[in-house]
Amino acid sequence: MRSAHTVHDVRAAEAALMARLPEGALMQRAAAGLAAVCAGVLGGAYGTRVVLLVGSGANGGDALYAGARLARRGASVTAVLLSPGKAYPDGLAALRSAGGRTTADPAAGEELVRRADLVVDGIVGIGGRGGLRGAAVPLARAAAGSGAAVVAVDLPSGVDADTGEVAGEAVRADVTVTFGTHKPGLLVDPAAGFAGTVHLVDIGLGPDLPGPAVQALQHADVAALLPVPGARSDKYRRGVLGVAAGSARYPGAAVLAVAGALHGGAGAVRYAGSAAREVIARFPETLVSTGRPSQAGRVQAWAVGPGAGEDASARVALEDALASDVPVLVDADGLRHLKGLGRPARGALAGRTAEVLLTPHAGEAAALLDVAREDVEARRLEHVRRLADAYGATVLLKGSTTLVAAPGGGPVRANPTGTGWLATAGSGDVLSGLAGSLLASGLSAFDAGSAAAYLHGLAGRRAAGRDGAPFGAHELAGELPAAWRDVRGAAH
Ligand SMILES: NC(=O)C1=CN([C@@H]2O[C@H](COP(=O)(O)OP(=O)(O)OC[C@H]3O[C@@H](n4cnc5c(N)ncnc54)[C@H](OP(=O)(O)O)[C@@H]3O)[C@@H](O)[C@H]2O)[C@@H](O)CC1
Ligand SMILES: Nc1ncnc2c1ncn2[C@@H]1O[C@H](COP(=O)(O)OP(=O)(O)O)[C@@H](O)[C@H]1O
Ligand SMILES: [K+]
Repeated sequence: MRSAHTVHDVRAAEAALMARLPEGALMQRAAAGLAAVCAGVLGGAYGTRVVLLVGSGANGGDALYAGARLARRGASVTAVLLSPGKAYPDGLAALRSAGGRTTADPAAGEELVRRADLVVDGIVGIGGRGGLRGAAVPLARAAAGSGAAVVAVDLPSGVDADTGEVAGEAVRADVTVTFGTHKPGLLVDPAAGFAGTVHLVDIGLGPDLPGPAVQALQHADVAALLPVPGARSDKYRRGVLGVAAGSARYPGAAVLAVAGALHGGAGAVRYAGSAAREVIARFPETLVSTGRPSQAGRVQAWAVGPGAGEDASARVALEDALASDVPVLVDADGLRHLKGLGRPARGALAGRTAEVLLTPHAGEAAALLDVAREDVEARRLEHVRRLADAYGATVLLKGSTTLVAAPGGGPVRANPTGTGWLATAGSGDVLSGLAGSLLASGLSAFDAGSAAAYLHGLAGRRAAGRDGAPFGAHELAGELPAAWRDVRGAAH
């Protein structure tokens, strides 16, 4: 599990740890880790040209000390000082005594950046506010346009550590070396998209850190969540998922949701709705009926809404499923009907004994919250939390970084496995069936949503292939067994 902590929590842990250590020890740990990664990126420091972009705070201090280490190993190191009077004094002295140079001329700095092998971004770290300012902007652009590798110190400068927002210009890093713990912005888009590969350097903060604000599962975590049948299992004990999806207009959504459901851990899938013929033709193992959910027979969870359409039967299916005593996943058209139910229904939602998992994309989340889609996309973390609290439900917010939040606080899960190739029609329907199936097999809404997003992302990467190629959502579903095997295999 990768954990990310807020700036507030990092600073508190740092203060507690610093009180027990000699002055400067933490920065030396950070700089040593940073220099080691830089040397690795360069394939050895000797004879290379390194440019440090140095701001006014400790982030610049880390860059200066790491630069001194690289200079001692034979690199030609120049620091471009963005606030010459404020650059970290001890770090400056260390760089100079190791043979490094400095310049306070931004134009000269840009020229150096263009000819560099490595640019170290120490403009601003967790002390940053808003996008880059002043001379930092052309320097960041020069770095992006040069052939140099860009290594960001702690965070790509210009991104928001806590929210993942990028309000203006930011450094685009190939590698980010972060200290003590991940920061939420390194796991959540749009900021995460600026970070490149993230290396965590342990500086000893661990014991002083509280629970994380954001976490990202890894193979072993997902493997531990996935249901595995045992000697006493039968199809009912494994859990039955009911799928109420599709319509005369969108029968394919029903087929795709069932395709996802058959690969999610439930022992059986019941389908209830008007696309029963299409579903049974494609998946003969499905138990189909054409009535409403309450007439379909006993299930352990419902997945409602993909391609359900706007007419009354879709609304009835939603109301029916919500009136049951089992967990309900609500997606797509189901979300639109949920909004239409108004406040009393939201209260009823919160009053259910079993969990509800909402799976909106940014547009659907925006509609549920009455905000603009762009706001959701710019501040995904804030909005997934707001939505979970407003509806008293667990929310899986789909998109560039899929996030899962439970109501009432606690860490938000950021999915690390997605790919832009997943943005293809019907891919969300597969996810609904998959997450619903995990819900039926007994996982909590939080675990079912995060494990489903993880497997879905892996399957998407597999379907796209190493070099990347488009695929249809049915092919994505076909890769789910291999995604399960990847995850379970890595845990052995
Ligand atoms: N915590 C830990 O455990 C450890 C932390 N360590 C390191 O310390 C770093 C935090 O250092 P920090 O607190 O000195 O702040 P930092 O990020 O350097 O910013 C400083 C100044 O930047 C400026 N500025 C702000 N926004 C800006 C913008 N958009 N564009 C341009 N400039 C902007 C603003 O100054 P202003 O320009 O307003 O005068 C602000 O005061 C942390 O990220 C890590 O690298 C490690 O050494 C060891 C362990
Ligand atoms: N840029 C992206 N990067 C990664 N995953 C994405 C991106 N865009 C969309 N996805 C994923 O693709 C799926 C699309 O689902 P959805 O928007 O419901 O589409 P549909 O209704 O056509 O199935 C979701 O799982 C979402 O997280
Ligand atoms: K930085």
